[in-house]
Amino acid sequence: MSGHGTPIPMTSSKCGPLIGEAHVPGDKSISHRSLILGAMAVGETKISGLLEGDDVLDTGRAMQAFGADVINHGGGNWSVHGVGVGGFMEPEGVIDCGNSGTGVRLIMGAMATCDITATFTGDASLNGRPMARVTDPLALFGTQAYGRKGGRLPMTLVGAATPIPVEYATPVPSAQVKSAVLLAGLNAPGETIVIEKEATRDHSERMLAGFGADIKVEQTNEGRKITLQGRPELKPQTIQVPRDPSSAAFPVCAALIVEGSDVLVPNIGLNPTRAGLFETLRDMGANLEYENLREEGGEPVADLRAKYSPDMKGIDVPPHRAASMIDEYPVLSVVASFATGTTMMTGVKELRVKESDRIAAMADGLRACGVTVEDGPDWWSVEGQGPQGVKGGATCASHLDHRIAMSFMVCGMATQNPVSVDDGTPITTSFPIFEGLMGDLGAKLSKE
Ligand SMILES: O=C(O)C1=C[C@@H](OP(=O)(O)O)[C@@H](O)[C@H](O)C1
Ligand SMILES: C=C(OP(=O)(O)O)C(=O)O
Repeated sequence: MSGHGTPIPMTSSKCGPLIGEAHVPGDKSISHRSLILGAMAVGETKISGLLEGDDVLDTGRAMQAFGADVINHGGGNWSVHGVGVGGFMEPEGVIDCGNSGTGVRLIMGAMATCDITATFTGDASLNGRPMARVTDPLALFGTQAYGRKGGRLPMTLVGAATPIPVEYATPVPSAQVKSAVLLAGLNAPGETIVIEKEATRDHSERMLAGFGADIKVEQTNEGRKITLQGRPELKPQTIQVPRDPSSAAFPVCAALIVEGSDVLVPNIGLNPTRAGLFETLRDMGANLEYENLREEGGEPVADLRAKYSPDMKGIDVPPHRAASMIDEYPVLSVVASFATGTTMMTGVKELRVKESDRIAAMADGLRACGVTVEDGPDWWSVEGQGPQGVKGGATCASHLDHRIAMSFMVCGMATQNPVSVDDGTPITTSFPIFEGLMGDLGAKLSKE
């Protein structure tokens, strides 16, 4: 539940080489889905390696409020006794999803076809984000939503008592929207179909199949077509959550810009719907190797080795890659600042509706650090200053956004003068061990 407390400024100063291994926490997307699907299965799902960040903990509390039994056994081991598809109870209180778009949108989907009513809220960031992208398709099942102007939280959803299955083409590239519709489709009798023009992260499809749902994915002329049969009995699973490539991005990018660095980030999933940043960095000339490339649970996994890369060049990042690296643009813009030449990022308007307007937040902060940044509604560009050329010396606003706070902390590791953020507390939403992990590699981070 970030954003409810007192802001704590944080500063990052130029450091010596970053050296060592960085064991990043569990994947946030898979952690949310493990708890939600576990709550919709019949019996006990066992989860190890769960990300214990605020976003996921809020989802765990929400599943408890809907009637599942969510138990923390310590050491990242959790279990969920599910209530079955359609078995959610009506919560007594308001569901507070804190800072988490994934949490609130997936949970709305999961309860939308149950004959119950629930009210959702979040922190100031989440309460400013658009929810109509989810409540519009949920209305097709028969769900009613009553929120603030512009489809904002707090919002009450009245679940459909007699849900009808839906066919829906997602108008925005969003795994959250796709997943909300699929989760709602679980309790609608018949076939629910989602078509997405551009492929987004496919964890819901893979995990629904793992839990025993009848789900089919095909490539058609209109895009990726996902067909789900409603009313399955989901079977509880034993899940080992892989490490989060979006968190791995921070030690990887830090190593690329800090002189003399050599960092190993073991066991990172390279699912093609998530790995766009690493491909982009390699296209820029980063010294980034995939070591011990293997397959685990049907997905490519590697140990990432990142070394200081003073010869990186700015590139045009292909827009078709955007969905596979959507959360990584803020830290990419930091790396781009230390490259030579211009990095152009297009097809990225979704960045404007994340925890913050991420283009505006990064552009303001990088400009204050002496970097030339230009932007438009759906694009932005960063003028590289060369490996030692970024001045820094600014305090940047993190806007209740963990990725913005961590990106500026990475930036300060290589700038001529320290970089601060006005509030480092949002970092705990996705990467609660960030400060200690980066400190162990040699970063100089301090809180005021
Ligand atoms: O489905 C998910 O787990 C997520 C989807 C993405 O959001 P959108 O679906 O809004 O693109 C991403 O930004 C978020 O961090 C996690
Ligand atoms: C966009 C993000 O998360 P969410 O939408 O779940 O708040 C993120 O983690 O970068």
